[in-house]
Amino acid sequence: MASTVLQFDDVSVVRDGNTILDSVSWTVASDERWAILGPNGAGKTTMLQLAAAAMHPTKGTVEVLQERLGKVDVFELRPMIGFASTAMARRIPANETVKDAVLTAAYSVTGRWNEEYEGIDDRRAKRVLEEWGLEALADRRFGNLSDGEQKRVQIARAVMTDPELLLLDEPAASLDLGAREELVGLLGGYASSPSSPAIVMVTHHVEEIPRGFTHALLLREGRIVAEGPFAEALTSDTLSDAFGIPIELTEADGRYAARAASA
Ligand SMILES: Nc1ncnc2c1ncn2[C@@H]1O[C@H](COP(=O)(O)OP(=O)(O)OP(=O)(O)O)[C@@H](O)[C@H]1O
Repeated sequence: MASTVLQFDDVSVVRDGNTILDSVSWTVASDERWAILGPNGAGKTTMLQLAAAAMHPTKGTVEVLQERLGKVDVFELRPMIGFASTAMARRIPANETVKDAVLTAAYSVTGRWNEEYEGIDDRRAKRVLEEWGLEALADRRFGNLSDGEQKRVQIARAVMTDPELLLLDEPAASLDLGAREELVGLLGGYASSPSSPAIVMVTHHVEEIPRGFTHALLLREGRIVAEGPFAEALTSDTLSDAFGIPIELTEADGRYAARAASA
Protein backbone atom coordinates (compact mmCIF):
# COMPACT_ATOMS: atom_id res chain seq x y z
CA MET A 1 0.00 0.00 0.00
CA ALA A 2 1.21 3.51 -0.80
CA SER A 3 2.45 5.62 2.08
CA THR A 4 2.92 9.37 2.38
CA VAL A 5 6.47 10.40 1.50
CA LEU A 6 6.17 14.19 1.53
CA GLN A 7 3.65 16.41 3.24
CA PHE A 8 3.94 20.20 2.99
CA ASP A 9 1.34 22.13 5.02
CA ASP A 10 0.99 25.85 4.35
CA VAL A 11 4.71 26.20 3.74
CA SER A 12 6.35 29.55 3.15
CA VAL A 13 10.04 30.29 2.69
CA VAL A 14 11.25 33.86 3.13
CA ARG A 15 14.87 34.85 2.37
CA ASP A 16 16.25 38.38 2.67
CA GLY A 17 12.71 39.70 2.88
CA ASN A 18 11.68 37.90 -0.36
CA THR A 19 8.88 35.36 -0.25
CA ILE A 20 10.30 32.46 -2.28
CA LEU A 21 7.47 30.02 -1.50
CA ASP A 22 4.06 31.26 -0.43
CA SER A 23 1.59 29.03 1.47
CA VAL A 24 2.38 25.82 -0.40
CA SER A 25 0.50 22.64 0.57
CA TRP A 26 1.45 19.44 -1.22
CA THR A 27 1.37 15.69 -0.60
CA VAL A 28 3.40 13.01 -2.38
CA ALA A 29 2.67 9.29 -2.03
CA SER A 30 5.21 6.52 -2.47
CA ASP A 31 3.75 5.34 -5.79
CA GLU A 32 3.70 8.81 -7.39
CA ARG A 33 6.25 10.32 -9.79
CA TRP A 34 6.07 14.12 -9.91
CA ALA A 35 7.34 16.73 -12.34
CA ILE A 36 7.74 20.26 -10.93
CA LEU A 37 7.56 22.96 -13.60
CA GLY A 38 7.56 26.74 -13.60
CA PRO A 39 9.46 29.79 -14.85
CA ASN A 40 12.96 30.70 -13.67
CA GLY A 41 12.89 31.80 -10.05
CA ALA A 42 9.44 30.29 -9.37
CA GLY A 43 10.75 28.31 -6.39
CA LYS A 44 11.25 24.85 -7.91
CA THR A 45 14.71 24.19 -6.46
CA THR A 46 13.56 25.53 -3.09
CA MET A 47 10.80 22.88 -3.08
CA LEU A 48 13.46 20.21 -3.69
CA GLN A 49 15.69 21.61 -0.94
CA LEU A 50 12.82 21.27 1.54
CA ALA A 51 12.04 17.74 0.30
CA ALA A 52 15.73 16.85 0.71
CA ALA A 53 15.67 18.02 4.33
CA ALA A 54 18.37 20.49 3.31
CA MET A 55 16.34 23.54 4.33
CA HIS A 56 13.61 24.40 6.84
CA PRO A 57 10.47 26.37 6.04
CA THR A 58 10.05 29.86 7.47
CA LYS A 59 6.39 29.07 8.15
CA GLY A 60 4.26 25.93 8.00
CA THR A 61 5.36 22.32 8.38
CA VAL A 62 7.23 19.88 6.16
CA GLU A 63 7.15 16.13 6.79
CA VAL A 64 9.68 14.02 4.89
CA LEU A 65 9.20 10.24 5.10
CA GLN A 66 6.70 10.96 7.89
CA GLU A 67 9.28 12.81 10.00
CA ARG A 68 8.72 16.48 10.72
CA LEU A 69 11.58 18.83 9.82
CA GLY A 70 12.73 20.57 12.97
CA LYS A 71 11.94 17.52 15.10
CA VAL A 72 14.00 14.86 13.34
CA ASP A 73 17.76 14.40 13.06
CA VAL A 74 18.22 15.24 9.38
CA PHE A 75 21.41 13.17 9.30
CA GLU A 76 19.27 10.07 9.88
CA LEU A 77 16.79 11.12 7.24
CA ARG A 78 19.15 12.09 4.42
CA PRO A 79 20.54 8.61 3.65
CA MET A 80 16.96 7.60 2.76
CA ILE A 81 16.76 10.38 0.17
CA GLY A 82 18.52 10.15 -3.20
CA PHE A 83 19.30 13.58 -4.65
CA ALA A 84 20.83 14.12 -8.10
CA SER A 85 21.72 17.65 -9.12
CA THR A 86 24.55 19.49 -10.80
CA ALA A 87 25.62 20.82 -7.39
CA MET A 88 25.90 17.26 -6.02
CA ALA A 89 27.86 16.18 -9.11
CA ARG A 90 30.48 18.86 -8.44
CA ARG A 91 31.40 16.94 -5.30
CA ILE A 92 32.45 13.87 -7.30
CA PRO A 93 36.24 14.12 -7.89
CA ALA A 94 37.08 14.22 -11.61
CA ASN A 95 39.60 11.38 -11.24
CA GLU A 96 37.17 9.02 -9.45
CA THR A 97 36.14 5.99 -11.50
CA VAL A 98 32.49 5.60 -12.42
CA LYS A 99 32.26 2.47 -10.30
CA ASP A 100 33.66 4.22 -7.22
CA ALA A 101 31.50 7.29 -7.78
CA VAL A 102 28.45 5.03 -7.53
CA LEU A 103 29.79 2.68 -4.85
CA THR A 104 30.89 5.43 -2.43
CA ALA A 105 27.27 6.54 -2.10
CA ALA A 106 26.74 3.39 -0.03
CA TYR A 107 29.50 3.97 2.51
CA SER A 108 27.64 6.44 4.66
CA VAL A 109 24.76 3.96 4.93
CA THR A 110 26.40 0.57 5.23
CA GLY A 111 29.90 1.35 6.53
CA ARG A 112 33.02 0.60 4.55
CA TRP A 113 34.53 -1.52 7.33
CA ASN A 114 32.00 -4.32 7.17
CA GLU A 115 33.17 -6.93 4.68
CA GLU A 116 29.83 -8.61 4.44
CA TYR A 117 28.21 -5.33 3.44
CA GLU A 118 31.03 -4.63 1.01
CA GLY A 119 29.99 -7.71 -0.97
CA ILE A 120 26.39 -6.57 -0.98
CA ASP A 121 27.41 -3.06 -2.00
CA ASP A 122 29.56 -4.38 -4.85
CA ARG A 123 26.75 -6.49 -6.19
CA ARG A 124 24.28 -3.64 -5.90
CA ALA A 125 26.68 -1.20 -7.57
CA LYS A 126 27.10 -3.64 -10.46
CA ARG A 127 23.34 -3.91 -10.86
CA VAL A 128 22.85 -0.13 -10.66
CA LEU A 129 25.61 0.45 -13.24
CA GLU A 130 23.87 -1.99 -15.58
CA GLU A 131 20.45 -0.40 -14.99
CA TRP A 132 21.74 3.02 -15.98
CA GLY A 133 23.75 1.85 -18.99
CA LEU A 134 27.11 2.45 -17.32
CA GLU A 135 28.66 -1.01 -17.09
CA ALA A 136 31.00 -0.41 -20.04
CA LEU A 137 32.15 2.85 -18.41
CA ALA A 138 32.74 1.41 -14.91
CA ASP A 139 36.53 1.95 -14.99
CA ARG A 140 36.49 5.31 -16.77
CA ARG A 141 37.19 8.53 -14.83
CA PHE A 142 34.12 10.64 -14.01
CA GLY A 143 35.77 13.84 -15.28
CA ASN A 144 36.32 12.33 -18.75
CA LEU A 145 32.69 11.39 -19.36
CA SER A 146 30.27 13.24 -21.62
CA ASP A 147 27.54 15.34 -20.01
CA GLY A 148 24.98 12.63 -20.69
CA GLU A 149 27.15 9.95 -19.12
CA GLN A 150 27.83 12.16 -16.08
CA LYS A 151 24.10 12.73 -15.59
CA ARG A 152 23.52 8.97 -15.59
CA VAL A 153 26.28 8.53 -12.99
CA GLN A 154 24.63 11.17 -10.77
CA ILE A 155 21.34 9.31 -10.87
CA ALA A 156 22.97 5.90 -10.42
CA ARG A 157 24.74 7.32 -7.35
CA ALA A 158 21.46 8.69 -6.02
CA VAL A 159 19.66 5.34 -6.32
CA MET A 160 22.62 3.29 -5.04
CA THR A 161 21.44 3.61 -1.42
CA ASP A 162 17.99 2.27 -2.33
CA PRO A 163 16.30 5.52 -1.25
CA GLU A 164 12.65 5.91 -0.35
CA LEU A 165 12.50 9.22 -2.18
CA LEU A 166 14.43 10.20 -5.32
CA LEU A 167 14.86 13.91 -6.09
CA LEU A 168 16.13 15.02 -9.50
CA ASP A 169 17.00 18.64 -10.22
CA GLU A 170 16.92 19.18 -13.99
CA PRO A 171 18.48 15.82 -14.88
CA ALA A 172 18.32 16.46 -18.64
CA ALA A 173 19.57 20.06 -18.64
CA SER A 174 22.35 20.72 -21.19
CA LEU A 175 22.04 17.32 -22.88
CA ASP A 176 21.93 16.96 -26.65
CA LEU A 177 18.85 15.35 -28.18
CA GLY A 178 20.29 11.84 -28.28
CA ALA A 179 21.59 11.96 -24.71
CA ARG A 180 18.33 13.47 -23.50
CA GLU A 181 16.26 10.76 -25.11
CA GLU A 182 18.53 8.06 -23.71
CA LEU A 183 18.21 9.50 -20.20
CA VAL A 184 14.46 10.11 -20.46
CA GLY A 185 14.07 6.50 -21.65
CA LEU A 186 16.04 5.14 -18.70
CA LEU A 187 14.14 7.35 -16.25
CA GLY A 188 10.88 6.19 -17.82
CA GLY A 189 11.77 2.55 -17.22
CA TYR A 190 12.76 3.32 -13.65
CA ALA A 191 9.62 5.41 -12.98
CA SER A 192 7.39 2.65 -14.36
CA SER A 193 8.70 0.01 -11.98
CA PRO A 194 6.46 -0.50 -8.94
CA SER A 195 9.54 -1.23 -6.84
CA SER A 196 11.00 2.23 -7.51
CA PRO A 197 10.65 4.92 -4.84
CA ALA A 198 8.61 8.11 -5.07
CA ILE A 199 10.26 10.48 -7.57
CA VAL A 200 10.17 14.28 -7.73
CA MET A 201 11.87 15.86 -10.73
CA VAL A 202 12.34 19.57 -11.42
CA THR A 203 12.43 20.35 -15.12
CA HIS A 204 12.11 23.32 -17.45
CA HIS A 205 10.70 21.36 -20.36
CA VAL A 206 7.67 19.09 -20.67
CA GLU A 207 9.64 17.21 -23.37
CA GLU A 208 11.85 15.93 -20.55
CA ILE A 209 9.02 14.28 -18.62
CA PRO A 210 9.54 10.51 -18.88
CA ARG A 211 6.81 7.98 -19.42
CA GLY A 212 5.67 6.53 -16.11
CA PHE A 213 5.51 9.96 -14.45
CA THR A 214 2.08 10.58 -12.98
CA HIS A 215 1.71 14.01 -11.37
CA ALA A 216 2.65 17.64 -11.99
CA LEU A 217 3.12 20.64 -9.73
CA LEU A 218 3.22 24.00 -11.49
CA LEU A 219 4.66 27.01 -9.68
CA ARG A 220 4.59 30.71 -10.42
CA GLU A 221 6.26 33.28 -8.16
CA GLY A 222 6.32 30.87 -5.24
CA ARG A 223 2.68 29.88 -5.48
CA ILE A 224 1.09 26.68 -6.74
CA VAL A 225 -0.79 27.25 -9.99
CA ALA A 226 -1.86 23.61 -10.39
CA GLU A 227 -1.00 20.26 -8.83
CA GLY A 228 -2.27 16.73 -9.19
CA PRO A 229 -2.45 13.94 -11.76
CA PHE A 230 -1.33 14.98 -15.27
CA ALA A 231 -4.88 14.89 -16.67
CA GLU A 232 -5.87 17.86 -14.52
CA ALA A 233 -2.59 19.60 -13.62
CA LEU A 234 -0.61 19.41 -16.87
CA THR A 235 -2.73 21.08 -19.53
CA SER A 236 -2.44 23.96 -21.98
CA ASP A 237 -4.37 26.12 -19.50
CA THR A 238 -2.28 25.32 -16.42
CA LEU A 239 0.99 25.81 -18.34
CA SER A 240 -0.29 29.09 -19.75
CA ASP A 241 -1.11 30.24 -16.20
CA ALA A 242 2.29 29.20 -14.87
CA PHE A 243 4.36 30.78 -17.64
CA GLY A 244 2.13 33.78 -18.29
CA ILE A 245 1.88 33.22 -22.05
CA PRO A 246 -0.61 31.17 -24.10
CA ILE A 247 0.87 27.70 -24.42
CA GLU A 248 -0.34 24.73 -26.41
CA LEU A 249 0.47 21.36 -24.90
CA THR A 250 0.33 18.16 -26.89
CA GLU A 251 0.71 14.58 -25.71
CA ALA A 252 1.58 11.57 -27.81
CA ASP A 253 2.24 8.09 -26.53
CA GLY A 254 2.98 9.25 -22.98
CA ARG A 255 5.38 12.05 -23.98
CA TYR A 256 4.63 15.78 -23.98
CA ALA A 257 5.53 18.77 -26.14
CA ALA A 258 4.76 22.46 -25.56
CA ARG A 259 4.99 25.64 -27.63
CA ALA A 260 3.53 29.11 -27.62
CA ALA A 261 -0.02 28.97 -28.94
CA SER A 262 -0.45 30.69 -32.27
CA ALA A 263 -2.82 33.63 -32.11
N1 LIG B 1 19.20 32.11 -0.09
C1 LIG B 1 18.45 32.95 -0.83
N2 LIG B 1 18.36 34.24 -0.52
C2 LIG B 1 17.61 35.09 -1.27
N3 LIG B 1 16.92 34.71 -2.35
C3 LIG B 1 16.99 33.42 -2.72
C4 LIG B 1 17.76 32.47 -1.99
N4 LIG B 1 17.63 31.28 -2.59
C5 LIG B 1 16.81 31.47 -3.66
N5 LIG B 1 16.45 32.76 -3.73
C6 LIG B 1 15.53 33.36 -4.73
O1 LIG B 1 14.33 32.65 -4.66
C7 LIG B 1 13.72 32.52 -5.94
C8 LIG B 1 13.42 31.06 -6.19
O2 LIG B 1 14.62 30.32 -6.35
P1 LIG B 1 14.65 28.81 -6.86
O3 LIG B 1 16.08 28.49 -7.11
O4 LIG B 1 13.89 27.95 -5.92
O5 LIG B 1 13.86 28.95 -8.22
P2 LIG B 1 13.77 27.94 -9.45
O6 LIG B 1 12.32 27.87 -9.81
O7 LIG B 1 14.47 26.67 -9.15
O8 LIG B 1 14.56 28.76 -10.55
P3 LIG B 1 15.41 28.28 -11.83
O9 LIG B 1 14.40 27.72 -12.79
O10 LIG B 1 15.99 29.56 -12.34
O11 LIG B 1 16.42 27.30 -11.38
C9 LIG B 1 14.70 33.14 -6.91
O12 LIG B 1 14.25 34.44 -7.21
C10 LIG B 1 16.01 33.18 -6.16
O13 LIG B 1 16.80 34.27 -6.56
